Amino acid sequence: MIVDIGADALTIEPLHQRGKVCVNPRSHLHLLPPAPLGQLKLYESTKEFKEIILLCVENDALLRTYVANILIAVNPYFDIPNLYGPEAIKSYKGKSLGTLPPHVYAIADKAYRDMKVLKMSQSIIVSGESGAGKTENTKFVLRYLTTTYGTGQDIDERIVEANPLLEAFGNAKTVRNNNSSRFGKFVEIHFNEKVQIVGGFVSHYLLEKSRICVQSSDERNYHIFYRLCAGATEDLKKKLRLDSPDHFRVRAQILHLYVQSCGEKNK
Ligand SMILES: Nc1ncnc2c1ncn2[C@@H]1O[C@H](COP(=O)(O)OP(=O)(O)OP(=O)(O)O)[C@@H](O)[C@H]1O
Repeated sequence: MIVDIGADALTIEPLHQRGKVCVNPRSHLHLLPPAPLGQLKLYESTKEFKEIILLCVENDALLRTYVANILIAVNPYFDIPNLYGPEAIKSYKGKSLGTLPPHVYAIADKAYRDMKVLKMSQSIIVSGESGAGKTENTKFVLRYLTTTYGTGQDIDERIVEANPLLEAFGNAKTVRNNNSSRFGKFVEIHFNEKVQIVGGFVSHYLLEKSRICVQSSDERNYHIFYRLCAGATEDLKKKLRLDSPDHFRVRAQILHLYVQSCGEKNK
């Protein structure tokens, strides 16, 4: 699948071709090297990829755009300086959609303002293929809401800091994403009558349990497993019978072969 954004300014290949960027010659990015009309120019190296993305950011080109109230955001795959920092958070506070360049903070702020004005719960749906940036954008929304509309008490930090814990148990390396969420998340943020954050609740769905014993090649078990192998106390390691992760990978593969051979016998 190809993600095509904005006014055809930039086309980014899917994750398995990470690092390749096509720039549409009909786009408004005049600073880019020209290509014959109708042909996409393909940039292969990571360096060129970064340069193009930064160029787009500097020239306010469409890495993010709106379709009505929907934000379409392309994952740049590297940190863009100041894009999500404290200054950006401050600048989007109370601003209507479209006042400032498209941003996930603008969506978060709109949801907050609609909730306040309409006195109704609001939902933000984050959708995309694996590696599109759903998890990161969800965290940006949480960070924005807690920073801008929190009470300044430790509940704000607790909401944000629950994520590393959830990710440890529910995220793993896959061929498409080094930090792939292997479960669905429904995050609720609760506000009081002064429209300040007073709590949160996370429901989880459909954790990929099979990954605990079998992983495809080039994929890994849940992060927590490696963290425990690397950092648990000797006592805990003994209790959980933990060893080097490599040792367990062999066992997982043996189990995988065993399951496969059982399947073949049953044919
Ligand atoms: N806005 C961003 N800026 C910089 N890097 C980003 C951004 N969004 C995502 N990334 C990078 O891309 C990686 C994949 O993003 P993320 O985990 O959010 O994808 P996802 O859509 O949640 O994937 P999955 O469905 O597999 O869980 C992140 O680990 C991060 O390195």
